[in-house]
Amino acid sequence: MTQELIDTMPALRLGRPLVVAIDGPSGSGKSSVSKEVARRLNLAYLDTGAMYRALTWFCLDRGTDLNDASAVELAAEDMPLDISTTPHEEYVRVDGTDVTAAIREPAISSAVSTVATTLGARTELIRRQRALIEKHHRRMVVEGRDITTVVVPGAEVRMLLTASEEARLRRRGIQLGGTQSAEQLAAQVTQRDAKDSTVVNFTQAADGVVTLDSSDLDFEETVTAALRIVTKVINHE
Ligand SMILES: Nc1ncnc2c1ncn2[C@@H]1O[C@H](COP(=O)(O)OP(=O)(O)O)[C@@H](O)[C@H]1O
Ligand SMILES: Nc1ccn([C@H]2C[C@H](O)[C@@H](COP(=O)(O)OP(=O)(O)O)O2)c(=O)n1
Repeated sequence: MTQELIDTMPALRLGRPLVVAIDGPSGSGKSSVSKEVARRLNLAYLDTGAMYRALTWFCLDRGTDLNDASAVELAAEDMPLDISTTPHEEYVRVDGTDVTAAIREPAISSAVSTVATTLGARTELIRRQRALIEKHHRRMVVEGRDITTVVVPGAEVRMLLTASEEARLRRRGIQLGGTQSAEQLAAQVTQRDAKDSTVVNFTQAADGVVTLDSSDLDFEETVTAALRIVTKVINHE
C-alpha cells in the first residue's frame, strides 16, 4: 500500500520540498498519526506541542511566573532546547536534561496553555520551528495547532485532523492508562482546547486545508486516509 502510494508521488522521489502540516485538537491523533506518516514517507517529523510543553517545564523548573508574559517570553528566548526531528526516535532535552517523559505529566498538561497563549513566547517558538523546517530542506511532517495557518501556510499539504470529543476523551484516557478521572481528562482535553483556541484556530479548516475526521476510523485507517490526502494533494487529483 505505502509503496504503491509512494510510486505515485514524484515529489517524494525527486527530493523536492514536501511539508505536511497537520493541526487538530487534543487527542485527535496528531502525534501518533503524523509520526507514522513521516516514517512511511521517509520525512523528518516535528512535534511542536512538545516545544510548548518543554518551555512550560523550563519555566516551572526555574521558577518563572507563568502569568508574567515578559518573563515567559524571555524564558522562550533563553531555553536551550534539543528536540528530535526524526519519527524513529522521541527525545526532548532542555539544557541537557532529558524531559521526554516529564513533559507528558498531567502537571505540565494543566499549565501548558498559559505558556502557549503568551504571544511573545509563540513568536520565539515559531521562529525556531521554521528554522528546523528549513534545516531539513522543507521535507518534514509538522504537527500542532497553527502549522497550517501560521507556521507554514505555504505547506505543500495542509490537513486538519479532527475527532469527536467523545473519541478524543476516550483515546486520551486509554493513553494515560486509565489513571485519570473524567474530570481530570476533561481538564486536560476539553478545557485546554478551549483555552488554546483563544489564540489559534484549530477547530475549523482554513481555506485549502483538508479535514480528516478520525472519529470512526481506527489508527491504521487514519494513517491510510492521511497518506491518501498527501497523494491526492501533491498529484493535484
Ligand atoms: N484513529 C484512531 N483511533 C484510535 N486511537 C487513536 C487513533 N489515532 C490516535 N489514536 C490513539 O489516541 C491517543 C492520542 O493520540 P495522539 O497522537 O497523542 O493525539 P494528539 O497528538 O492529537 O493529542 C494515542 O494513544 C493514539 O495511539
Ligand atoms: N503549534 C502548537 C502546538 C501546541 N500548542 C499548545 C496547545 C497544547 O495545549 C500544548 C501541548 O500541545 P500537544 O500537541 O502536546 O497537546 P496534546 O498532547 O495534543 O493535547 O501546546 C500550540 O499552542 N501550538
